[in-house]
Amino acid sequence: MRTIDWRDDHVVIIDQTRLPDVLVSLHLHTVDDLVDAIRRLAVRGAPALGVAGALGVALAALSTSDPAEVRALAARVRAARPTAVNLAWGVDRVLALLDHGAAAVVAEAVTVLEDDVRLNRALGHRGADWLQARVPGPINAHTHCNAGALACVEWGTALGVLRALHERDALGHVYADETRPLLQGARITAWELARLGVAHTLVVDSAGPSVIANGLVHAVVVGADRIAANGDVVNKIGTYPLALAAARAGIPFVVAAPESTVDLATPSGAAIPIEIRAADEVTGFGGARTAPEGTGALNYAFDVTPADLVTAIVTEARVVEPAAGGAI
Ligand SMILES: CSC[C@@H](O)[C@@H](O)C(=O)COP(=O)(O)O
Repeated sequence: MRTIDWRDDHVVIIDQTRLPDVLVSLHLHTVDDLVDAIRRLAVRGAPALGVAGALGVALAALSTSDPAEVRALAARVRAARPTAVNLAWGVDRVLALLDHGAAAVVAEAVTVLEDDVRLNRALGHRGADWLQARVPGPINAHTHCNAGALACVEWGTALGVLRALHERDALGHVYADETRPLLQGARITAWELARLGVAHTLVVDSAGPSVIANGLVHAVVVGADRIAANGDVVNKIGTYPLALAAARAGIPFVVAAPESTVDLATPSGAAIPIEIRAADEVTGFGGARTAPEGTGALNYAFDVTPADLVTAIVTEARVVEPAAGGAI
């Protein structure tokens, strides 16, 4: 089952808010449905958001023949979340076909969807090659958030690298952190690793740097929501401390992402909009309050890892080594 797909005239997604308890799909027939699913993280992860953006324009083009209305609907999809540049990339790529009619728009959106599978497999194998050339196996890795099949259409980026290693019998143990506050690591990455038959252990987010300092892993492998022109990487909050720990321990910090995550129009991480989500995601969980009533919370959803801490950025097309002076 794909994370996100196009069925006849609408979008089908796995509802990630329900994992790991139940695997259910949602059928999204309108742009409103899709925007709501993106905001609630029912569909999430940068590559999946790129596909959601593309399919959102297809939904818009099928809902009206007025190009101005399609553009207004597409703008709503584009603005549903600010940080992962893939969302805007997916919308813009498909919107460029609007003058050619709705059928051309839908065809381009489906191409974006199919490309995602192929590109992520390619980058997964490239990343596995890069790691195997530097680390004698079996390779133990730490990962953060979820950059697996559920963050893409299939396969995954960071987990795609680990999955390629697993296929080659070169993967040892994977440490995944919970990824507060919405637990993408505990709920989704652990679920994916179990289904893949990968040996794994869950740790709290703040244990990640100690896992690294204690020599339990040979590399940190994560995804990205946006990579700036100078090589700064924005990813799920809590990525930066892992990069600091990896640099201190002298192990590679590897970012696996498709080229659509690279944003040459943004000079550095400081210029990337960081989503700030609702305080109640931090002050409670699952509808139950955990902090005292009235407690405020600053809920940054992402952080910036400076380029000089990034050993390698692996895409479907290339490997760039920013910490060694490599330019994007
Ligand atoms: C291949 S997914 C890369 C990133 O999008 C992922 O690591 C991440 O930060 C996802 O954040 P989320 O808030 O769950 O959409």
